[in-house]
Amino acid sequence: MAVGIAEISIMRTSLEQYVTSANDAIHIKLVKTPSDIDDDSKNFHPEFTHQLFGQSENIFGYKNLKIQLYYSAGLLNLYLGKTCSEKLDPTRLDNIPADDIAKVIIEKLGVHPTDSLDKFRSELSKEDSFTPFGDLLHSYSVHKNGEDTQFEIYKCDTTTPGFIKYHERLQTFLWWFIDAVSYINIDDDRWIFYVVYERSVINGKPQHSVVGYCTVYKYYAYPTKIRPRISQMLILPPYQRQGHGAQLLEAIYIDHRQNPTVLDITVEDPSEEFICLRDYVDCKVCMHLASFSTECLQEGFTEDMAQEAQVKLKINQKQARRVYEILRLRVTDESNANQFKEYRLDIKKRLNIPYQREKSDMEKMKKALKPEELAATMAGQSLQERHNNLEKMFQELLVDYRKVVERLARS
Ligand SMILES: CC(=O)SCCNC(=O)CCNC(=O)[C@H](O)C(C)(C)COP(=O)(O)OP(=O)(O)OC[C@H]1O[C@@H](n2cnc3c(N)ncnc32)[C@H](O)[C@@H]1OP(=O)(O)O
Repeated sequence: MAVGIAEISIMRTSLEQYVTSANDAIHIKLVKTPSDIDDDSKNFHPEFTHQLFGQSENIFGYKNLKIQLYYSAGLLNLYLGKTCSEKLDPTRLDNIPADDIAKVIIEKLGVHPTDSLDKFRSELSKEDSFTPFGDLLHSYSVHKNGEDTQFEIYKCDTTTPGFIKYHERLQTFLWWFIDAVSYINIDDDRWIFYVVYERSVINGKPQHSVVGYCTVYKYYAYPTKIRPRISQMLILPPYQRQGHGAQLLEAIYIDHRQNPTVLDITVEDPSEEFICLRDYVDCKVCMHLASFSTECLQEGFTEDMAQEAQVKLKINQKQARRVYEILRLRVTDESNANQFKEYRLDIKKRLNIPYQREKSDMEKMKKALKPEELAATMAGQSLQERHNNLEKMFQELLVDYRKVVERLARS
């Protein structure tokens, strides 16, 4: 018997109750002590789940679903639990079953969590036995809620005893916070790892908890140098926006500056937040270089700037140009019409380079194409449109650059 439109609509409405946003349903937590287990204020949610639960980032088949993914904060032992008020009976829907959440998470993350909260709780007693892997590179303190908390950054590589096994658990955080991520090939000995820990004293004993980490790949640069590339950086949500990203990036730069074989440092596919962080960290050091003095900045970008930033700070040429633009904005009086016009023209000249190239390509095409082919190629490229595009790009850059200038003023 055919199903009517009204029945389909009722079916859909009733099925919608079994659809949950995976980002909302998953509660992640770093557990330092048994009391953290019941403290909901310590929970945080993923930003991305599409690589596990599809583009819609939905989980099907449960009502009032809550998934607990608890990591012990140092050893990174894992508990995976689930509660719901109702699970869909598959016979109601052509035998389509509810999603097998544990299977999806375990397979994708490549982990072996316990589903016993008692076991997870009892193993917390071993947390004080955890000591960070590798060499201590840098320590610093952060003042928050009236207290100073200590943090430490350790460096390791694939030969650091025990680290590869630990990294298997550490990397599982990436799925939730970096878009389109994949695991790195750990068999390759050109990887370096920098891990940030919080160092606290619990019941009179020091304990280390993971804050975040970064992977760097030592690419070869012809003929005798290396060009390290920052691959993935993650600061876990409870620690974001407290300056740890800047501390970690600065520590990575300082570590490489001492190495004469390093040409400069690059970044793989940076997110918007990372671009902003890198701009701040790079501007903070470049503003003390002679070639980036206020007088030099007002004269325009020079080869000296690119050279000094690369040789002394391992900042690559493209980034040195960006740093120049930010630092020049910092010393530009925006209320002075002439000064600001000069600044705007300088940036637009750089933004216009691809258009200039296009223009010379167009000249060549004029000779090679028939009039109707040329008209089709040139469609949508009027001078006014180009000016509008340049102005839009300039305004967007200004927004990003001003954020960096403001952070520099605060620091
Ligand atoms: C190459 C790649 O890996 S790209 C992918 C980068 N990783 C991700 O996107 C994953 C998710 N995000 C993260 O891991 C982090 O947010 C990172 C790595 C991008 C940044 O790390 P954070 O520790 O948050 O950086 P940090 O705290 O130094 O600065 C971030 C912001 O916090 C602000 N901030 C820093 N300290 C404080 C403070 N004490 N109070 C208030 N705000 C602060 C900064 O001004 C900055 O603000 P802005 O973005 O408006 O300029």
